[in-house]
Amino acid sequence: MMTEKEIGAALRAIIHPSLKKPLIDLGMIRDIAVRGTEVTLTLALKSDHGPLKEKFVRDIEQTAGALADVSVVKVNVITLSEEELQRLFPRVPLKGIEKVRHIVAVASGKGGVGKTTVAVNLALAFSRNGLRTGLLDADVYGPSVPLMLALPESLEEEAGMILPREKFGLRVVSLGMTAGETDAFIWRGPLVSKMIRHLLERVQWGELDYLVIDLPPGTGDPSITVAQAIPQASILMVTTPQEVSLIDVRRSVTLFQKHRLRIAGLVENMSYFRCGHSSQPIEIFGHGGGEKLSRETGLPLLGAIPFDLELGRGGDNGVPLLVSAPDSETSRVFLQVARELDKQNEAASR
Ligand SMILES: Nc1ncnc2c1ncn2[C@@H]1O[C@H](COP(=O)(O)OP(=O)(O)OP(=O)(O)O)[C@@H](O)[C@H]1O
Repeated sequence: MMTEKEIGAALRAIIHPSLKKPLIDLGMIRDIAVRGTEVTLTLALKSDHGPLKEKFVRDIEQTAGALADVSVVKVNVITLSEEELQRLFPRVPLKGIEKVRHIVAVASGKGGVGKTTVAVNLALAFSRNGLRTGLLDADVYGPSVPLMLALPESLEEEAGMILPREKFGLRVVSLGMTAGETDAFIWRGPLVSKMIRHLLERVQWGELDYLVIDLPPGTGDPSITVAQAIPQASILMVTTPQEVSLIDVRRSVTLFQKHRLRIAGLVENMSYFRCGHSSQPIEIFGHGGGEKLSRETGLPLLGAIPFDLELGRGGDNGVPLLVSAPDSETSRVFLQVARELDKQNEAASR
């Protein structure tokens, strides 16, 4: 009968492709046990459904299975703990965002719920609260920040670094300004990730208290890929009160959590409408969706933004509500959400 030590020695042949060391030396193969001709062991990976999983399992089965006296190889796949991940894959800060204190990525379960409107006005709210703020529009499907802030769709460079556009006190870069650089918007997973890292690395963001990122909508690859390119970001989920929107947000929350991304909380957009004839708000899209989701997921509901025609208009005419009417009821919600997020982030970084 083979011993655990002998099996371990044979498995040293399996090398991690990027870390260039045997999996067993990295502690990623562990708990080897031999019972008769059966070998069981644990394989600990970054994620239990990543691209390397199948390859490693196959390599282990083939290597151990080829040994004399071994007829069955059972591999139990688990994910590495937070500490192990940090030790094996330390997160290197990207050069362009070294001096950025906090990153908030705005996400949604589906398109059209007002994610970009929230990202733009939230960035302006941070700025109005006295914080130096940048805005990165990473919505690969339809970067609309240049339109919302009436900015040119091109970038300027100085000494090999991209200069953000300055508008209303914000430093802004949008994928919509990079069309010339990338020829066409064919955004597949790896390209999205590369482009976002490129923008974080090569943009001269300078010293910022906040960088707000407008993520692509939905539960698909792009939103996860973008969020993963910036692991230090906390995510703000935007929903509307209807059940159809909640279903997608639930899916997004699960997905972000699976990828170990921190979700700061939820905001409910188009929550209610004040018609001017009555002091009672009208809940056009139903009642309590955000609260229900907050109870279910344990995520805080950080604000309820009304359906506000001025807010919508600001999206079209290049002057957002936080600039045209900073003291309005809707603007005050954004200012409050920004304060809550800042409180949370400051507490987390202490
Ligand atoms: N609270 C609101 N009141 C009135 N209009 C709003 C509100 N929020 C968003 N809108 C309007 O709804 C439309 C969609 O908003 P926005 O582009 O921000 O959504 P989105 O979720 O970013 O969409 P996508 O992700 O599909 O690009 C815009 O015309 C915007 O002005």
